[in-house]
Amino acid sequence: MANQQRLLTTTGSLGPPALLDVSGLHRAFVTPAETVCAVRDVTFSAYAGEFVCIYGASGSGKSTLLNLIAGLDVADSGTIHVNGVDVGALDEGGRARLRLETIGVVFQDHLLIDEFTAWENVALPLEVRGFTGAEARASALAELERVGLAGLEDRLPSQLSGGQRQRVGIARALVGQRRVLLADEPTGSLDSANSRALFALIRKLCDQGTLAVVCSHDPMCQEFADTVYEMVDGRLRQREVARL
Ligand SMILES: Nc1ncnc2c1ncn2[C@@H]1O[C@H](COP(=O)(O)OP(=O)(O)OP(=O)(O)O)[C@@H](O)[C@H]1O
Repeated sequence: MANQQRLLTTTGSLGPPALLDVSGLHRAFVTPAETVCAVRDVTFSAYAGEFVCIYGASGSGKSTLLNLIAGLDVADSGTIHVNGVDVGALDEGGRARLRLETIGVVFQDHLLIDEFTAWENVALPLEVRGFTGAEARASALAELERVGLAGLEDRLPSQLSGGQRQRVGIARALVGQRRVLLADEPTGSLDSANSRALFALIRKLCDQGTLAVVCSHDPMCQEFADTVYEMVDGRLRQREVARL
């Protein structure tokens, strides 16, 4: 779907605007020993419904790039627009709001709150946004159903498998109709069968309109993606279009 949208746009017809636009992005880390250019002149666009996979060796800059897009870090130069919003023009509070309302982030470690049930974990971002308890619970239950966890809402994280915990993390990242999912090694702690199921879930969410940008060492990710980039020494190269 996403590639068809892009074709329409590039042929001059009216197409939907990019949901994510990254242009000329640079980020260097200066330490007493050296300066590391973690992200160098990265430019790409991505669309609603697109599954973008970024793979690359350890230290190639994948996490740094995701952190910049999420507004968890600030670029030295270049721009990021998410749904038309210039992330670089936002202060820390504005970037936090963007994460609450538009961008959800998941990491290898699901970072759930151990004392909260699955639905309480998922409801948390909505409570922060000021939803009533009943609204937050209803939305959390619906999101858990969407990620295939209906019936497990009242379990604590310790009562769920690794794959199920990661699904709770994805539900928490997307609840409240957030349209962009950023995932950093989401299957890093999962076995092959659970990894496949998780990538299939992300594919399904993209088919429902989510834009997912997934950094992964796992080649399996590329089977599910619309667009595959390789990151080498901070630079992004498009490798192939895996699906049409
Ligand atoms: N806060 C920091 N201070 C100094 N250097 C950093 C910092 N964060 C990242 N780097 C360096 O930037 C480069 C890119 O790191 P990054 O974590 O983005 O890579 P990565 O591709 O995500 O690696 P991995 O797959 O191992 O997670 C590396 O050389 C790393 O050492």
